[in-house]
Amino acid sequence: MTDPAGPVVEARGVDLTFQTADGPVHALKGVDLTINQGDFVSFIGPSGCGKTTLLRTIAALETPTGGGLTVNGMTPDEARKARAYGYVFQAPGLYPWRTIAQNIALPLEIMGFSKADRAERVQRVLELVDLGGFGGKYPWQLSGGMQQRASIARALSFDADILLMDEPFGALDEIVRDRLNEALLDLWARTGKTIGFVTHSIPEAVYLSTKIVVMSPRPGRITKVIDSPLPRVRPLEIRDSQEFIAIAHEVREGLREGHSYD
Ligand SMILES: Nc1ncnc2c1ncn2[C@@H]1O[C@H](COP(=O)(O)OP(=O)(O)OP(=O)(O)O)[C@@H](O)[C@H]1O
Repeated sequence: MTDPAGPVVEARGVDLTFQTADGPVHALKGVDLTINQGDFVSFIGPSGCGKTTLLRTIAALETPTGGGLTVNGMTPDEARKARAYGYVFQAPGLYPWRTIAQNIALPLEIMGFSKADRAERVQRVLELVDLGGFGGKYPWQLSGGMQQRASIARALSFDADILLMDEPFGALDEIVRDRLNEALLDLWARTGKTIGFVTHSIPEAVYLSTKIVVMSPRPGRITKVIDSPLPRVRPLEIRDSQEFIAIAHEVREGLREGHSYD
């Protein structure tokens, strides 16, 4: 078990260079980062600054070419084998010929959970994302927001401590996104997961996070880490508060300092 407030992810001087036909691409340079148990960490920055690469590196889907990275005190690959991560992609990626329940059960089947255990887990995570009555539906019978909730349920089904989410709500309209942001905070409060979340949206990053990691491209690096003073329980209206606006301003300044949106 991890120490309740101890570090879950520790990155020290992480470098990652992709070798491509057009030469090397320095996707991450000198990344230092600590993510503690129960943190909600957002990664924000312009296209190509390495947000996805950093998330994939934590999840052992990419291997750093330099520096050190541990997850729960293990290598990312060991942590993956210990089922430390659930990963949510931008697209829900549900198989259309499987029901929602069967989609959620798929990783559990691959991991060898018994049929009874799978059924219990599927029902529990469906309720956690407020889709209790929808297990028998097919993905195409659900709205985009519901499909994305189903993909979050799939990532939660095997009780990973860490939920890594790569722009999960990027393709949804703002009203649905607001609702899912609220639901995600609620889920985070109820489960105590540690969450890493990639976004392009300043308000989304500020609303959700305890820690906002601002990144800059060429080479991809962290330019600023902002620890949010906002309380953990956040109604949507908090976005109109002076405190919220001040943090959003700080993020925007961080992006500007990295020459991101100029
Ligand atoms: N498998 C790969 N092979 C070669 N280059 C890659 C690979 N994956 C990413 N890159 C390059 O690494 C850099 C960082 O990419 P990454 O996708 O991490 O950025 P990002 O900040 O997530 O961008 P976006 O916001 O557009 O998703 C980019 O220049 C990208 O082209």
